[in-house]
Amino acid sequence: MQVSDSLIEFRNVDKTLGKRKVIRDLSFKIEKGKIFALLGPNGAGKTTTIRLLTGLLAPTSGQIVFSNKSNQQIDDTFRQNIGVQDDGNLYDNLTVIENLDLWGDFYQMPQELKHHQIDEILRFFDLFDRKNSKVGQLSKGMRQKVSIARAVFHKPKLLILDEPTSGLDPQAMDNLTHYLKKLVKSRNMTVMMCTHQLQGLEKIADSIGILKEGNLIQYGESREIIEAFWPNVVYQVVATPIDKANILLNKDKNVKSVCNADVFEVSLNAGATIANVVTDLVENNVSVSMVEKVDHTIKEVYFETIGR
Ligand SMILES: Nc1ncnc2c1ncn2[C@@H]1O[C@H](COP(=O)(O)OP(=O)(O)OP(=O)(O)O)[C@@H](O)[C@H]1O
Repeated sequence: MQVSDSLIEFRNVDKTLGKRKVIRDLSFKIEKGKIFALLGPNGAGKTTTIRLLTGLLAPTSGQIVFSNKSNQQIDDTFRQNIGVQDDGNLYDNLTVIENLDLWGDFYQMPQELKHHQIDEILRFFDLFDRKNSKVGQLSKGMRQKVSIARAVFHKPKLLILDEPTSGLDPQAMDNLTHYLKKLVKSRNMTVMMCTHQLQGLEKIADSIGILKEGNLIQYGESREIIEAFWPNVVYQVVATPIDKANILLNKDKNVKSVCNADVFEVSLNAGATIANVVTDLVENNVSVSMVEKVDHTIKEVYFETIGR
């Protein structure tokens, strides 16, 4: 992966817990202003990686450095620049604004700046009208927004999310994703997230890593990984008469086609374009009623990598 300007770099990090090596020779970079998703089955080492990053655990060997310019070891000063989303960090009996206020004091923010930034983040997340509601009375989706607001209102450079969409209904999930992307864009914030929610992840994560038993077995930009798995562009095409379409769709060595339940799956390599394929069909009196690109996903990459 081409990484031009990284914020965080893991260099050959090992971690042994008890007698088990749970992280093995882990190396990756997270680019500034991008979203990196760390995936993997239960027990793969995702939470351990987050704990190494936040300093709750120290590497057994290897280094975690901040920014490729300074190569500065992660230390307490840098940790001021990390926001960690965890809805377990919210106090249910306090209101939204009281929660944020308390955390501002933990961050030792000057009072005026704290009030200004709390106000700003409540408006950003459309939570201003609920600022006096007790957190325990909020819906799960709203609570997740408060926990992210809590993690970012002091303007950290890096936001860490552990299962941010877990337990959310599809609408709340979409809503949260929208705010997350808006936040990254407006603040050029860097995000590292661990998630089991793979649906649509390629639209959220710029890059991904897949951990299995502590080993990083897949790593790179989402788009590049998908293209490496499926280099050919694939379209679904409905064309009749089928027999004639079948002959035409298999005459060019740059086009491969299989017909399943009256739908052709047409795979094109670099020498072919869908426009030329469709023109050829139509000029030979084949009627084309549907042409749809098949988009591969990170979810498919995950199952190809980990196995089903
Ligand atoms: N304190 C500990 N002592 C020994 N082993 C531990 C300890 N904490 C975690 N582990 C082991 O480390 C491995 C990685 O755990 P980790 O919690 O990082 O996985 P994870 O990928 O976050 O899993 P999940 O998706 O279930 O949250 C697991 O095998 C776990 O049993």
